[in-house]
Amino acid sequence: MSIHTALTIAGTDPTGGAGIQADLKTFQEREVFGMSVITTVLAQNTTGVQMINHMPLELIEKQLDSVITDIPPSAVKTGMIATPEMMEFLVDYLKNLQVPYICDPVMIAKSGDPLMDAQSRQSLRQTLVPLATIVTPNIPEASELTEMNIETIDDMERAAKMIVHELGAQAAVIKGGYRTDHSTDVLYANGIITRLHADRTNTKHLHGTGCTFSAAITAELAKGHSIESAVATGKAFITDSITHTLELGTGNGPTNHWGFRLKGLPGQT
Ligand SMILES: Nc1ncnc2c1ncn2[C@@H]1O[C@H](COP(=O)(O)OP(=O)(O)O)[C@@H](O)[C@H]1O
Ligand SMILES: Cc1ncc(COP(=O)(O)OP(=O)(O)O)c(N)n1
Repeated sequence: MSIHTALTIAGTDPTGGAGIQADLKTFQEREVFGMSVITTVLAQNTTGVQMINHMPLELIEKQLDSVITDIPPSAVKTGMIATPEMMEFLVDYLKNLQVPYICDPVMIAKSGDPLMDAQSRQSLRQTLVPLATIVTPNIPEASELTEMNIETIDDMERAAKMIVHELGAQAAVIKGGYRTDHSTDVLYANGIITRLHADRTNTKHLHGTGCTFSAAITAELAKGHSIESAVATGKAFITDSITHTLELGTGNGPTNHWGFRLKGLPGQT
C-alpha cells in the first residue's frame, strides 16, 4: 500500500475549526497522513481572535527540518504565514521540496480580525504566490492580490487569470463564500476556466471553511490527482462539511470535517 503524506505550515486554532487543526482533521478524513509546522500560535475561538504570538524563524526552520528529513511530504500547503520574514524564508524551502504546493493566502478571519498587516499582504504576492501549484483566495483576498474590485463571476474569472498570468501561480481558485447569492467558486488551470457550483447553505457556522477546502485539495494532490480533480473533490468535501453543520460554539461555529461520511445516513441532515 502506498502511503500519501501532506504537510501544513500554518497557525493554530484551539477550537479545532480552522488553521493547523482543521488541516490535520481534513488530511485524516481524506486518508492522507497529516503533518504540521506551526508558524503562529493564536488564542481564538468562534467569536474571534484574542491573542497572536508568532514563532521565531529558527523554531519554524527546526520544525521543518525535523519533519522533512524524516517523513517527506507528497504535498505541502501554507495557511497563515503572517510576516514577510517567514515568507522569504519559506520561498527557498519550498523551491527545494519540489512537490505540489497549495497557497491559501490567509489575510483576515471571518470574525473580521486581521491575520496579517498591509506590508505582509504585498509580500505574499511576490514571495509565495508565484511558487504555488494552486492559490486559493476568497474574494477579499483575491481583490488584495490583484488590486481588482471583484463583484461578479466574470470578475472572479478575470482575477483567477491574473493570478496565473501576472503573479505566476500555476492555477488559482477564487472562492465564492463571501457572496450571498450563490457558492460558486472559479478555477483557472491549464488555460481553462471551470465554475464549481454548490447550493448555498443558510448557516452562520462557516469558521474555517477556507482552511478545510484548501486542505482537502492538498490531500488529493498528495495522492497524485490532477489540479482539476483535486479541486472538484475539495469542493464536494467542503460542501458536505458545511451542509452537515454541528452548531458548536457561541459564535460562528466550525464546519463538520466528517460531514461527507454522513451522506445518506438516516437521521442526519
Ligand atoms: N454558505 C455556504 N454554503 C455553501 N458553500 C459555502 C458557503 N460559504 C462558503 N462556502 C464554500 O466554502 C469554501 C470556502 O470559501 P470561503 O468561505 O469564501 O473561504 P474563506 O474561509 O477563506 O473565507 C468555498 O468552496 C465556498 O464556496
Ligand atoms: C490560524 C488560522 N488560520 C486561518 C484562519 C482563517 O481561516 P478560514 O478558513 O479562512 O476561515 P475563517 O476563520 O476566516 O472563517 C484562522 N481563523 N486561523
